[in-house]
Amino acid sequence: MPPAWQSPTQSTVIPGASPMANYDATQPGRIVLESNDLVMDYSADIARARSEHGATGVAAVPGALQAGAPQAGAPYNSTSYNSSPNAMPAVPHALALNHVSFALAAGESVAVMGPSGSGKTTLLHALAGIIRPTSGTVRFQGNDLTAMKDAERTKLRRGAFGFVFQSGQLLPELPAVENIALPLMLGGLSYEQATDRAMLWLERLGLRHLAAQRPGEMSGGQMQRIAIARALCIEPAVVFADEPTGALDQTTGREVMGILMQAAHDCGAAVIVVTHDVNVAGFCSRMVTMSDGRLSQAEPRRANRSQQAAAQPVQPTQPAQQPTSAANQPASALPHNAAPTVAQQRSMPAHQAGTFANNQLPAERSTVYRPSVAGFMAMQQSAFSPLGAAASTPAFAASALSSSPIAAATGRGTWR
Ligand SMILES: Nc1ncnc2c1ncn2[C@@H]1O[C@H](COP(=O)(O)OP(=O)(O)OP(=O)(O)O)[C@@H](O)[C@H]1O
Repeated sequence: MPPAWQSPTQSTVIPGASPMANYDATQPGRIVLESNDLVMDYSADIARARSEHGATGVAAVPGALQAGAPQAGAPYNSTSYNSSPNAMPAVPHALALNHVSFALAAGESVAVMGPSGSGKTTLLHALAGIIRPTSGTVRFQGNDLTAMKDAERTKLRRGAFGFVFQSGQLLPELPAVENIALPLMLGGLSYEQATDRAMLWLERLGLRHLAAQRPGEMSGGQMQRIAIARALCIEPAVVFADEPTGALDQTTGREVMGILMQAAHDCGAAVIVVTHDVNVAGFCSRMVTMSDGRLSQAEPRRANRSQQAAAQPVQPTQPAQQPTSAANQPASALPHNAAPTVAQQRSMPAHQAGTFANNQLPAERSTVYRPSVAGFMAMQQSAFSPLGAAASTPAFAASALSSSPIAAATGRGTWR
């Protein structure tokens, strides 16, 4: 039987789980994600790493960071270190998360605001299972993320969570269609299935014209739109967005937020947005504030901007290209290096977009184009990687792209 989170559209009954865990995740108002008494003490994390490697320093907190070992009964205290002969004296220090409890309802949108360093990103990462908190629990559809093994959490993230960060989340070597397809391939779809679905999402968001573009050939707003398509194409239960408009101007930021909220609304996904921008927070139905690792809840907003956004169809960012006589030719009639028109792209199999993307590159760029395994691995191994460590191996990289028409059709872009 698949884990409960793999079938979010069905009623979930978990034997032996608390009554709260047994619910239909799609029913509005039902809690889909909740944290209870979360503590994140990075000093304890560092101390644990030191003690595991035999170094001296601050002694680790017993039980901290162990899977399934929240501090039952005894509240976590940042000064409650065990002393050892080699340990530095324990000193009080700030907790990045200081006993934070939070609940997110299915389909709800919440903005997390607060000053720099107050713990917003730490909260987002703990809720998404990217980091394991020092103590406390995070439950997604009744399943305790803090008790899961890393591989289980990675699988859950890939199947149930979408991520939009401020920047840097797209792989620079891949055209947009393949960037969007990547999480789908990690989820088990073939290259053709994944790119076909990616193209549908590009179409849906009015971004078809970007299919063959690589991140370096896009504006910041276009990259964020592709990142949104990538986050939503798995139809996640929750979208985590960390400063999604932080690198954009106000107008573009508003457009990007409109697209994000509408796409999430259409999927029935709940959204958590970390932001400093009150305009961005205004798109959410609820706002909470972090301050020194503590969370304060605010009243629900009167106007639900996600519903407003959903009521207005997203406009394509560029007008559709006028058909021309060349546009009506089949793709096979194109000269070798000719770029396909939008109309031609629409009539060709989706996965050919990658092939044509490469053919569009000037010859001198094509010959120097080599995806960097090192760069790919660094990105995927990052703590911010939603895709997890499995995506970091050269074996994965090779298998993910071995059937790529970029490599097959041109012999270029292969991994080395
Ligand atoms: N990996 C880490 N190791 C040690 N301390 C960390 C780590 N990540 C964050 N911190 C600390 O935890 C606290 C909260 O950081 P966090 O990034 O969650 O804040 P934030 O509210 O998101 O800040 P900003 O708005 O500037 O992004 C800060 O004091 C920060 O220095």
